[in-house]
Amino acid sequence: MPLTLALVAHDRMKPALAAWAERHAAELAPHSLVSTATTGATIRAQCPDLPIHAVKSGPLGGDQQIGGMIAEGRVHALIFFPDPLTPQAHDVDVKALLRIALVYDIPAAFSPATADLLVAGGLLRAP
Ligand SMILES: O=C(CO)COP(=O)(O)O
Repeated sequence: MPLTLALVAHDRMKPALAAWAERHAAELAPHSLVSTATTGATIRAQCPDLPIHAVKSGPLGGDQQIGGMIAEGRVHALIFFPDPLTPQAHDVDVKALLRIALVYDIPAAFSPATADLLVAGGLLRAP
């Protein structure tokens, strides 16, 4: 069954997430993708063939929207590259997103290396 994956990154990490999506575009293609607004625009610019549904920007409630989708069982995996070196105005929302991913124990990766391992481990295998 196709999954819905959430792809989210902070500004300095967006190039790394877009590169990850490009590297795995063929495996991502059969699945549904949802992103916060600016992350979605960045990935779309690099991978125009990947359809991405965008919610609001993270600082404007997008992290909460994705957290809500996880709680409702509508997001099955989270690829989130937070910036470990830059304070975020919406840090409480970031924490809430990480927490809800743990509460529902969905596969989640917070770095390119771990996201590659999820793919190598079969996360995106033939839906
Ligand atoms: O802030 C974010 C994650 O915490 C991401 O939001 P944007 O993709 O809109 O930059």
